[in-house]
Amino acid sequence: MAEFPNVETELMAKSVQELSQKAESKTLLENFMYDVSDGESMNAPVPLLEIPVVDIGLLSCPSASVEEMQKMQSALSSCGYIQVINHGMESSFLDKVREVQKQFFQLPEAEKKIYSKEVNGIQGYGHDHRILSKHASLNWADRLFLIVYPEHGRNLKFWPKNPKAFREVIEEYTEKLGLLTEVIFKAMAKSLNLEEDSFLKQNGEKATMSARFNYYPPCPRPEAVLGVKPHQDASTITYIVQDNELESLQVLKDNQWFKVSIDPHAILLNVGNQVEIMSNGIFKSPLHRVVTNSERERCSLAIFCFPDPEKEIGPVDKLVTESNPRLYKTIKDYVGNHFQRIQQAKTPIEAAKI
Ligand SMILES: O=C(O)CCC(=O)C(=O)O
Ligand SMILES: [Fe+2]
Repeated sequence: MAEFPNVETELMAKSVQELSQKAESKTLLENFMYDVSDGESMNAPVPLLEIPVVDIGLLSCPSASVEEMQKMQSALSSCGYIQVINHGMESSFLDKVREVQKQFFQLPEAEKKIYSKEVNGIQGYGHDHRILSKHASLNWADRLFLIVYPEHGRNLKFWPKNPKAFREVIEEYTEKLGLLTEVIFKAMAKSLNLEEDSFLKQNGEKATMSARFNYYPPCPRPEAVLGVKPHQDASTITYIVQDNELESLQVLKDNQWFKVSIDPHAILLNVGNQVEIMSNGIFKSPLHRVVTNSERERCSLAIFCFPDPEKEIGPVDKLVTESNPRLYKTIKDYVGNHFQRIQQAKTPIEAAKI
């Protein structure tokens, strides 16, 4: 009897990393091929977008730098990305974050599978299955998904014990990001001439953070397969620690794909759907994707910030004016209803529009 009765079972049982070692299997690979009608090649060269570097130290003092504030405002209103520096973490610490992630994905498959997601669970190790459409192509990525904040939301059974430093490093990283988030939310509000707690109030006391550790194995068909298909994040904001060398993350701006520039000392930040809603569309939540590479693997760590699921979010009153009418409805638990929304509209944020 064959080990796997059909392709679907094999896809479910194996990691993308394991599948990448069976690259000759055309039927397996077909499940990852991205359907493009215009024949676009996924790994065609695209121009580089230099993401504006924002010094958070200049935003957090009472006499915040107007220039820095404007720089942040204008970047978040156009490409939706900033590179955050002076974030209170040493570069050597960010290297540790990269290192524990890499070490986890280098473990033998059997050890990683100890942390496998459970059926219908969201936390744990695994890759995408076909939840939405039988025909949708799959992302070329293995992932470890963990709720990292608040502490009582953590389920430690999914937290790797190997490498030993994993938990300590990720806990410290999360704690530092919590402090940074407060500063950033205040600065975002001030940059729009709002009371500094305008966004924080909506975020609520019970805001949460989730971590998605992405691992992209080398891919035999980079022209046809994406690491992550084009999407916007459902978060308020997302922090990314990405690979130091591979410029695989791309953003759509003015209808054209650009490579997102890398700054190894910075933390990359992008606007998610929920800050776009709170800002009544002033801050843009960018459409982004990740391309694959035939020779090299890549890791990235995305931390998604979410508001208290019990709290309603919507455009801040002061941003709704005669010349800027209200664009979005008031909504609750945007993430909980995310998948439902994907099915309702072209993109989840479309369904939140008035
Ligand atoms: O790999 C990256 O750089 C970005 C990943 C991403 O967009 C995501 O996990 O939502
Ligand atoms: Fe994303």
